[in-house]
Amino acid sequence: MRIDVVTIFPGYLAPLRESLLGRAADAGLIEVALHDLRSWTHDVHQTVDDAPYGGGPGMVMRPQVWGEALDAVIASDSRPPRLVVPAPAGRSFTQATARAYATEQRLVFACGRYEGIDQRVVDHYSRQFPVDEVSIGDYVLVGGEAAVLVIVEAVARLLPGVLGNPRSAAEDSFSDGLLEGPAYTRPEVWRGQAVPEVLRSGNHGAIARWRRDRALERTAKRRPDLLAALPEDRLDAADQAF
Ligand SMILES: N#Cc1ccccc1Cn1ccc2ccc(-c3cc(N)[nH]n3)cc21
Repeated sequence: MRIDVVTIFPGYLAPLRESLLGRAADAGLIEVALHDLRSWTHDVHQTVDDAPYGGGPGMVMRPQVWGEALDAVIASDSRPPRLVVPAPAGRSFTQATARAYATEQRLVFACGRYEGIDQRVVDHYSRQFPVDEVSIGDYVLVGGEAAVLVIVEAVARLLPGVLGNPRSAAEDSFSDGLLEGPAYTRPEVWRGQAVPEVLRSGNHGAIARWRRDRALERTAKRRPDLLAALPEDRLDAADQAF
């Protein structure tokens, strides 16, 4: 997978070269290219923003510089892109979105700042490529860079060969529609708290049932919306208690 990120703060995306993603890049599983939006300005001040039409607070990012940047970046690789624009007003980025993005040959991220990017940029590219405006949560960030770090990590970990243990991605939270339950490791007792006995029983059926119950319990308590959204056939008779 090829990932391009256009931003006025390329340094903010340096973590993409670290750890899991760094190893994935070294292994050729992911190719990451960072592009400084200001490279496509033509004035001495490298201006990327202007006052909003209709008035209001803050500044809006100018369409001209984004158009030149995205034309150049998209043309720099033959793989057809999905353009992803983080925005507080975007559709929610979920595990399902991550799974869908993991099947893409190429993702191009446009990181806005200020009050966002002139809407005509999204409208223009939506006529040529799939374009998603995505939110990573119901809170407002200062720009799109942090959202890109979140999205790229959630997507990259689903790519074959990136995670040491592929079962992790298959079994983690949200994969079966539920939050995952509590996890434990040694020591058996820590500050007077013992590991639940069933987990040390070796009875795999009982362990699976216990884990399912804890996941259902946690989901019912913390995210009843997820439980309500589960298709009927995903809950068996033993699950009906939740
Ligand atoms: N746009 C906008 C905007 C609108 C109002 C106030 C502040 C901003 C700042 N901003 C500029 C770019 C940008 C990108 C993504 C987010 C973002 C995503 C999530 N999930 N929260 N915030 C915010 C972003």
